[in-house]
Amino acid sequence: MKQFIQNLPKAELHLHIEGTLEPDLLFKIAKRNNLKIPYNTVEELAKAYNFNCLQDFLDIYYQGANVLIYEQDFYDLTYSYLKKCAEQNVRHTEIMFDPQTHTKRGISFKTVITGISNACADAEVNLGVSSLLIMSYLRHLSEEDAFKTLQESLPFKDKITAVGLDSSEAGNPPSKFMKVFEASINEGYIPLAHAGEEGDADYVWEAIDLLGIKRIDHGNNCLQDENLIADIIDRDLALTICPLSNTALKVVDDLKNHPLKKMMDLGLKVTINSDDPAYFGGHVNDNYIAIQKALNLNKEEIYQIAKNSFQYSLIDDLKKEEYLIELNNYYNNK
Ligand SMILES: Nc1ncnc2[nH]cnc12
Ligand SMILES: [Zn+2]
Repeated sequence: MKQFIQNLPKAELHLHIEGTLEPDLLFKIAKRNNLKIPYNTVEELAKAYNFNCLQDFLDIYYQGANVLIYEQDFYDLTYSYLKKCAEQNVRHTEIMFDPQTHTKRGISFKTVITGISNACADAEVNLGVSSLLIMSYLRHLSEEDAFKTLQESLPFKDKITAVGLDSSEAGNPPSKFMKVFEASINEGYIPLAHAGEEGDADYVWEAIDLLGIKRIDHGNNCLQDENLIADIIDRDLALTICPLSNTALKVVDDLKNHPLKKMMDLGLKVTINSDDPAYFGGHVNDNYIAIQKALNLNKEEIYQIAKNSFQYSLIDDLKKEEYLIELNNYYNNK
């Protein structure tokens, strides 16, 4: 099964680039930028990755991102993640980035997007991994701040496919960002959002009804509401599930109790993703392997999840078709 998952062609649809900053790269970048960090060793830092909830994690995640200053830092971060994709047979990835985490510190939007997008372009040529970018608004900040970010993104519109909504969910409902999502859609960005990770089913309703999202990041708490489940199925919205993130942040107490299989049985379209692999103990294949083991998923179910990852990606239809053919050839000749 491990080998089957390793070689399975797949896409990753829920990944924060700042969440791929491994302790060793963090130390390396901090050193070359002459920055002091409050940990002495890679091991000491890794030990701090012990969370009780989303906010615990976010505090450390934003602190880690502070070492990223120059275009080269964003390039190295992104390229090292894309190398990991190639190793794991992730054929396509949809990368979220949080511009406000950096512009708030005086780093220009241009520095961030240029470093990330150059790495993506090089990886497509050198590693054969395709990618696209999702600009995520930080929901703990104001809508006005998100509007400023939208404005800053416009000169780089050709490099950005979608907008997302992340950071502290509780107390920051999708309704807070209705206007900026409307404006983002008018600029041609596809709307996506984290919803139902810590927030309840109402937040998922709002993300669908008020923001018009085309895919749900996490969405676990949709299970609280039967009508919502029916609506998600009716609209054919996929959920980007992140198993190891869910246990690390105590959204789920044990992988054995993870609702992924129940979701599939209900007819929801799910995908498996790593969210913030440097912080949650594994990349996409580690997530597939852990949840397969915990829920005893069979090859057909794993294949279906990988199929969803291409089907519900934002790539153009021709490329989607090519990836699906590659996946089907693999599955039929396994
Ligand atoms: N799992 C997550 N939820 C909300 N915001 C995030 N930012 C990075 N990872 C996140
Ligand atoms: Zn996330």
